[in-house]
Amino acid sequence: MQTLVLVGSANFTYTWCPLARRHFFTLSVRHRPKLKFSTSSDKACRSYIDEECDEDFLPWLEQKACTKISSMLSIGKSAHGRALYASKPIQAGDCILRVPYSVQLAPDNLPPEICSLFGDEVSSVSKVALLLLHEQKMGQIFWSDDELEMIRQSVIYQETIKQRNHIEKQFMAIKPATDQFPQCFEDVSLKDFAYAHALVLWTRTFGDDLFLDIPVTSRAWESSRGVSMIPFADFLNHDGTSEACLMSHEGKQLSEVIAERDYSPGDQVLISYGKFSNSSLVLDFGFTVPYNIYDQAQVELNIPQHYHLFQMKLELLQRFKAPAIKDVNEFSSSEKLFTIKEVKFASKKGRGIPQSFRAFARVLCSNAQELSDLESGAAQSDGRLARSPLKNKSREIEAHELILSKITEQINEYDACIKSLGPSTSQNLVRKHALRRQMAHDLLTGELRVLKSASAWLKKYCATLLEG
Ligand SMILES: C[S@@+](CC[C@H](N)C(=O)[O-])C[C@H]1O[C@@H](n2cnc3c(N)ncnc32)[C@H](O)[C@@H]1O
Repeated sequence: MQTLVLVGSANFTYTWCPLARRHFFTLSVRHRPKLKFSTSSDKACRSYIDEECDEDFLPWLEQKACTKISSMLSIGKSAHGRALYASKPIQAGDCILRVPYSVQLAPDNLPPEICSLFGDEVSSVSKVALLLLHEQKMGQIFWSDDELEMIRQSVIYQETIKQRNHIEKQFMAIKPATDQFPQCFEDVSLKDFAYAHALVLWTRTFGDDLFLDIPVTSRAWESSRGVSMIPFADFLNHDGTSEACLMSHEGKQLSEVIAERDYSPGDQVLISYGKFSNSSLVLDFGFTVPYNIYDQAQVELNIPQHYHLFQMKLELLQRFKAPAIKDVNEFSSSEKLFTIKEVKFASKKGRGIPQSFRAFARVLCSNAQELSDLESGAAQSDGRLARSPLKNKSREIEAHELILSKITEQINEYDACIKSLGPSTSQNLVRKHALRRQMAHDLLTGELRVLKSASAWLKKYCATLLEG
């Protein structure tokens, strides 16, 4: 789960979870109040308005919430499914939507008598999944049968074994509580629960089983209430560069979005779901963006057993291991796996290439005397090993050339992979494959860009040392 970013004393930003894209509420609408559009600019923006959804949903939700949710936005169609559009001029700083907690699905919507039966082992995702089952039993069917079927397939075939085991364990943990409330959860089976759980912790992968073994982390909208599903806001599409995000206002018991810029009627309003790389977006949301500033690449550097002073180096690196920093875009970690971000060329310090990576390479290239110096240096300072350049210039170059050689190897592999994707214009590509190809392309080119930036910086660093 993501950590919340504290924005003010009472406000929190959310990071978006794919669960939010399901329009549970939309599908339950039965009556159709009409919206009135009066001005010509309003008429202009109606062309992409999703009439059915727009006219049904917001009035229904506002009625349920007993309050205005938005007077500035309409639901429309975009290249990426439904989206929210400005229905009147919006100025930076305007509050464009406000969704009260009362119409959100969050763990604390579960009746307290049920919640009190849960121990710490029951996650927020499981509680919201249970809430969905509860709502279903209460007669509020949020999804059409067709939609349910569509999702059921994905749930069964795309969940990892690990996730299945986790869900089973969660089900066993909630079962004693649901058994005590048959009026709310009559005959809830593991299958029902797994299904609801997957709706909450929705994970889309971009192959049928390509990514089954990759651990996937949830990216739920999370606040102090736990995971929440926030209707209407879940029509907002993502723009990684947008400053706008969904905020939770604990004091007012609502979630809101404040416009970060001006919008004319008809402009699509986008928010940032979080600082996600394309690999995170692909795994958890099923889309990529063409140029993602949060892209990163991982490079592995091992100590070959035949290396001079192998044991000593290994022991030193273990002893002075830096604590791992949790990053939203990291899926796997190991002491030898380093995450690189794009290195801006102006940066003299090579920011983007982790210091721990450079330190690792320095240790690998050091002789016995240098290792002993590195050890005493770390012990006398902040405990971090080999953070400064090695005194021996050629050894410092050797260390960086080692990193460079690994990165170059990876660049070549990425180049070959991108070439093998073939041209995007191929007539033979069916739409689904064209989309997947595009995602693969965005993903690989983003990571390649990061690797190339690191390579360029390392070359320049080594060249400067050679000249000096
Ligand atoms: C919270 S929903 C937004 C509403 C969505 N467009 C819909 O029709 O339901 C998130 C989903 O919208 C799509 N999406 C959002 N932003 C996108 C973007 N920048 N590019 C491609 N797809 C996007 C993805 O399918 C994503 O899983």
